[in-house]
Amino acid sequence: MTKGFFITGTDTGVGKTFVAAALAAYLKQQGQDVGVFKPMMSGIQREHPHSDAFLLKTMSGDTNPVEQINPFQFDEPLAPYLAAKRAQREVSFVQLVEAWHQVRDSHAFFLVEGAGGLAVPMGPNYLVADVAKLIDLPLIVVARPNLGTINHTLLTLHFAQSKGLAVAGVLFNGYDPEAGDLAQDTNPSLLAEWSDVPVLGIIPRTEHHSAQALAKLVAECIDLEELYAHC
Ligand SMILES: Nc1ncnc2c1ncn2[C@@H]1O[C@H](COP(=O)(O)OP(=O)(O)OP(=O)(O)O)[C@@H](O)[C@H]1O
Ligand SMILES: C[C@H](N)[C@H](N)CCCCCC(=O)O
Ligand SMILES: [Mg+2]
Repeated sequence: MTKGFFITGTDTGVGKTFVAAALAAYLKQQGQDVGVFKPMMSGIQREHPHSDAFLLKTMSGDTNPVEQINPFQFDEPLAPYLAAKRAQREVSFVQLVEAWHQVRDSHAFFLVEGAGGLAVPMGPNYLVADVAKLIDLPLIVVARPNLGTINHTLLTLHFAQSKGLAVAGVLFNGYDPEAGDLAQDTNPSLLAEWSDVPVLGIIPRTEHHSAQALAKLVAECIDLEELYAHC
């Protein structure tokens, strides 16, 4: 039985890779065997040092080939389904299932990253949420910390519930005390009033992205007891 988390977000660019890489770095530092899987990636080459696949592989130490970690890669920075279509390609749900089955027994614990938010088209008839349902790991929802995130987060949680997806919690990522945004400080308690999904933590903006710094961030900012209660 594979354990782990499916890292999704309220949007593209909210920090899913940042959070997944940080969790991977922390778990590796704790001596855990952690696998990573990024089914589809668009807008960057696998080998680029800033690509999701490259960062997840590096921070986790996952020895699987990067082509198995990220089986489907597309060049244009678009929803994966559209990027594939414009490249005269299409990934059927069956192909995606096969790619997951190829790696899922290689580690006892997996961190899986979607693409953008839950309702992003990944194939001709399936969304990120449908892939999350297939992989069947509880979601970590990465959200922006600032004004506007309550709507995005409640919509994401509602959609996850409508798809029957288990949610471990929400992580507010990118807190910036210099932003002068009052909502950053009120959002966690406001979300707690309107959702029973736990707030797992608030991660500050940081310029320190080394494995050691990311692992420290996880230990300091994430309620790991709450998180592990869901896996
Ligand atoms: N807490 C943070 N502090 C500093 N930089 C951050 C933080 N979180 C994310 N970033 C940076 O913000 C950018 C977007 O983050 P990231 O790539 O993790 O988003 P994403 O949700 O994975 O996006 P995509 O949908 O493209 O996969 C990256 O350059 C990342 O390094
Ligand atoms: C290109 C980007 N980095 C992601 N991989 C794909 C994000 C798709 C977002 C689609 C949308 O919500 O409009
Ligand atoms: Mg990413």
